[in-house]
Amino acid sequence: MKITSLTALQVLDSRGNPTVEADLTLEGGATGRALVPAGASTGEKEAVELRDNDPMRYGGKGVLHAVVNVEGEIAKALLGQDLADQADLDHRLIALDGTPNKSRLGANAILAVSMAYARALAAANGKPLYRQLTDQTSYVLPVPCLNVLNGGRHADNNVDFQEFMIASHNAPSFSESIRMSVETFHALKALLKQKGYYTGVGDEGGFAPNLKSNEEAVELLLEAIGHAGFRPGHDISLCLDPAASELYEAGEAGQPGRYRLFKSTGQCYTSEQFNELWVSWVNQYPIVLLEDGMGENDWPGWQLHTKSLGSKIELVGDDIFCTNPAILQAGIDQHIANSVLIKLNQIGTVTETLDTVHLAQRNHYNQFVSHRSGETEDTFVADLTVAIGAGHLKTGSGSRSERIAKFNQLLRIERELGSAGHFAGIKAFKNQ
Ligand SMILES: C=C(OP(=O)(O)O)C(=O)O
Ligand SMILES: [Mg+2]
Repeated sequence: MKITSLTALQVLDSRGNPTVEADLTLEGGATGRALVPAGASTGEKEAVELRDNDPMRYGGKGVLHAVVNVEGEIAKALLGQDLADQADLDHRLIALDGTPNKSRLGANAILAVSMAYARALAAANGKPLYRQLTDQTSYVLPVPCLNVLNGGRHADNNVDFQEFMIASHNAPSFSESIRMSVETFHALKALLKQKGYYTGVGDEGGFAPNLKSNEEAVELLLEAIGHAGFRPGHDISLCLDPAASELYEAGEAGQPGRYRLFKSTGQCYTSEQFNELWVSWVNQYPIVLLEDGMGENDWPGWQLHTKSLGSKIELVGDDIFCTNPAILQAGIDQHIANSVLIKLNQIGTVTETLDTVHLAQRNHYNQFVSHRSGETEDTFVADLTVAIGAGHLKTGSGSRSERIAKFNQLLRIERELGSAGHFAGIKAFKNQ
């Protein structure tokens, strides 16, 4: 379908940094708008976000060049062209950019157009976005994984690991799962207050107190689950994203690298020791999913990690795969992880994101859909999760509207689907 107008605007994300919004109109008048999120603990092989690097404006983080690219070169190449479908549009964008990582036009410019086109097609076809992405008779509603305690690069506290999530899987529906989750979030706030801990929140809306240890973060979550009236492991389990790439220091001159708990004790671990830490946590606590337990440049460590835990819980590759089908294929070949994190802006088009999803599905890898730490009010990931039947997504906590927006969209989808929507429950998690 032909695009008749394409505009872009520099808007702000949840950290107050500029990001790209695109507005697109199709012949016939259907419109689509999309906003692109941004990461902080990014994988090295992510598609490149174009930033202006003008220190006098937004500390160098402006996206006016990306905006100009949408309204200039991209619009010129696309306006009035006969576009067969989403894949046709995305392949034209990839070819126009001409680089392997979208560094010329910017993945932020390209993705904004790609997502806006998907929305406009949905509007033109009179379909909800999830149905535009995949037309099915029934859909799976995901278990929401709420990042209720933040550390690492997402918070100015002394917790080394980035994300401590709760997954309310023993629920009859998505809406009941969300209720259980936010009740636990509120119980956690009361518990932190009672212990005299700080209740301010980090980038993803989870609490960000200084704690006595990283283990205490897990113990607080388990206690809060109990206080809210639920059984840890039975009703609500834990998911972790320690974002280990941020803790990994490469070894010099062929020496093995090591992991350092740089925010708390400074303690260092070899790859084997770090894997052992996760094995002991999984034995001790009701953890059903562990993302980026090892660093993106530690493939032997990841192999060991997968051997140790890959038949017990879900091991998700985020930084190591970057939602990139070629890298995921290499990971599958080398028996790394059993699940892939799905972040649209790591790869930069809707079509390539779906390519990664299909590759994972063909190889029995789970897909865990994710927000970014710098988010917007755009709810694309909610529809994407339902469209691909991923069964679980991570976004938000119990605060911050840019995250809650995704849950609210899923509540609308749940109502709209009625009996054609089924809550995923514990089976959403690999090996459960
Ligand atoms: C959501 C994450 O953080 P960021 O967006 O900062 O990469 C993550 O690491 O999974
Ligand atoms: Mg991650």
